[in-house]
Amino acid sequence: MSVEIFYDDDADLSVIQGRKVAVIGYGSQGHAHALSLRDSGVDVRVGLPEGSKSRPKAEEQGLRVVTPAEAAAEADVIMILAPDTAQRSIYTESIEPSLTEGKALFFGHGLNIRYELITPPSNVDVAMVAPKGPGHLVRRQYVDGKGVPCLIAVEQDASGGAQALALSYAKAIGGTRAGVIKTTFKEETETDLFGEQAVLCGGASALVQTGFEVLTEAGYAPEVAYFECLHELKLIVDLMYEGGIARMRYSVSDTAEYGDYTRGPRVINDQVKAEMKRILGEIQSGEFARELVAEDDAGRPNFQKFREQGAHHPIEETGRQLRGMMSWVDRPLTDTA
Ligand SMILES: NC(=O)C1=CN([C@@H]2O[C@H](COP(=O)(O)OP(=O)(O)OC[C@H]3O[C@@H](n4cnc5c(N)ncnc54)[C@H](OP(=O)(O)O)[C@@H]3O)[C@@H](O)[C@H]2O)C=CC1
Ligand SMILES: CC[C@](O)(C(C)=O)C(=O)O
Ligand SMILES: [Mg+2]
Ligand SMILES: [Mg+2]
Repeated sequence: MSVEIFYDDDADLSVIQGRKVAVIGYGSQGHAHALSLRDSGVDVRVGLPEGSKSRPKAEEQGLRVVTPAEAAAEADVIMILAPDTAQRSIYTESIEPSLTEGKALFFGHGLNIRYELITPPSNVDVAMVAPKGPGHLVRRQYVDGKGVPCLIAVEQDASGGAQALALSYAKAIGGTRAGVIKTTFKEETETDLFGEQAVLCGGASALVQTGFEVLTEAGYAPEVAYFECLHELKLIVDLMYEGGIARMRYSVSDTAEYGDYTRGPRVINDQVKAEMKRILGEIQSGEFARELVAEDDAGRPNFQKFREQGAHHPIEETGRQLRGMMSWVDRPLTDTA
């Protein structure tokens, strides 16, 4: 199966420059999209509730901020970049009333459409521009003249121009500099959730914390364990990012490479693969989405507890002290670049 990949020459920036865009939310993705759209010559306004903590930040950064309902009424492309769990009520209260024929509703992730938490009218375009990276790096890469790859998808093409519009939007935030792949809401949602749960966030965090625990419980210095299991991981992943696993294996010692082949599969073994398949099954069946929505509706009691536990893991204190000695590492996630 081959995919369609689009680059800068395949996208026409003037399409999005000819529209009025509302970015709802000014967090990780919202600030990156709004600032880069503006810097790409797009007429953009940010939609935030009156008491939102993000309002001063967006205004200081030179953006016009109105309420989500005002932004949605003014604009003809509405990109929802508030937390996934908040999107249903934002849609019902602030977007749906002014979502008239000819407008476009955009998403940065497909969860609310895939699990039918939002059902837009059939006379509007519904599309997605989903960066494959954290929002602060989406902005940093754009400012540096680079880009984070994006996925685009079209759920409804009422205008006949939804794909060109999504590609144009992706170009305005730097996505087509790196490559934009055409997919579906279903594929983006299921692979994104799987990736963040099993590999990128859940899998990687658990691997790092468990490696740190094994070394420190065996009496090794936490500082040594931190460098070994967390700090160096970035340097190893940088090599994978640049040239695949093969380049990493070329650069490490033969000793490390032999240990990789013989010990890696004992850590990530058939049991882990079976668990990954169960996790994918929960995503495909909608079980995970139902759990997420119920957790949010209940006021996030477990989420808060997990956050606390994670923040108090001994690796965090060790890391804080060590990073304090490396000024070039502790680079704040600013909201401008
Ligand atoms: N984080 C990421 O890097 C990625 C996220 N995505 C997707 O992008 C979307 C946004 O995610 P993310 O950037 O993490 O979101 P954030 O959690 O960073 O969004 C927080 C922002 O949303 C605002 N907000 C909260 N509630 C409302 C509301 N009712 N109305 C308007 N604004 C509101 C917050 O305002 P306040 O400051 O007042 O709380 C804040 O500005 C999601 O669909 C996510 O899956 C996709 C790829 C990567
Ligand atoms: C990996 C997490 C992510 O999917 C992302 C940054 O792409 C997210 O939802 O934040
Ligand atoms: Mg993602
Ligand atoms: Mg995600």
